[in-house]
Amino acid sequence: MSAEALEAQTTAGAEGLSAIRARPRQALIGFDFDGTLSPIVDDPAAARAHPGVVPALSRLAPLVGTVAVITGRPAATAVEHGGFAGLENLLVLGQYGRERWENGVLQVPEAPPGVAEVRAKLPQILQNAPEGVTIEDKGLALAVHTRRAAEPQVALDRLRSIVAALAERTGLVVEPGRFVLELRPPGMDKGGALRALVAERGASSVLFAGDDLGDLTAYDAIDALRKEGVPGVKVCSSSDEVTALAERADLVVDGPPGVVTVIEALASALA
Ligand SMILES: O=P(O)(O)OC[C@H]1O[C@H](O[C@H]2O[C@H](CO)[C@@H](O)[C@H](O)[C@H]2O)[C@H](O)[C@@H](O)[C@@H]1O
Repeated sequence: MSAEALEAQTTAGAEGLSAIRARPRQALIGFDFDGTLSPIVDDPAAARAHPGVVPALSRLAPLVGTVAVITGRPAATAVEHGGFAGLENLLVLGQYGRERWENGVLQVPEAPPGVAEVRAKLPQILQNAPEGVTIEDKGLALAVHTRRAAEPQVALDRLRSIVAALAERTGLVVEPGRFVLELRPPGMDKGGALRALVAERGASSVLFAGDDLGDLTAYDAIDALRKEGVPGVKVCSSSDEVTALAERADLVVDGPPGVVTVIEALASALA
């Protein structure tokens, strides 16, 4: 595997990679799921990890302190769609850090009452939404998807204020993403989840790879950790749909196949 796959485009990113290589057993390597480990598909239920992900993570996980998937999906869904069940030294933080799967044990908190209210009201509220708009019920949250509408962006823009008003009434927040508006409980995000995991594991370096707006808080966390003396690397799984991460990343790769290349290169460098 070529070393170029591990060449950061920023000085801070290069320092992060050096720190991971110097003390891999104290490194935390985190990944988003959809759009990063799993290619984007029209139907969320049909999403599966890129075929190279599990073999690559199987090589990397024994070499580093922690490998974590930090996702907006329910943890159990990510484990199933990712094929992660047999992987050692990999944990999954689902629903932006509210759920945790580790060593086959799943922890899921109770949903706040607003979630049940949204579940009850959303179908009626969306009855005049464009054809192809769908609801994904994730237990602790509900997502409104527009990817399968004839004009996904138009449908998304049309629904923004309706979804925001419902979130306001029910004590939830709106998490926007790639042709999706998610209604979820406030108080936790990927940045908080990443920081908490760094502290829990005593990690001395961190890498996080993401593709979507919900991953920006993890980038914020890496920026803050750097200021506190913990080197970090921000990897962007790029797409035409979201450009905000590429602008802030230390290493930009071409979607999930590019992320697999980074995982393989990291495993080769640390072996
Ligand atoms: O944090 P993530 O792992 O990136 O999860 C974010 C959302 O991903 C999923 O939606 C996205 O992927 C779908 C499958 O490829 C795609 O159809 C959809 O347009 C994308 O927005 C998932 O369905 C959501 O629940 C997650 O919040």
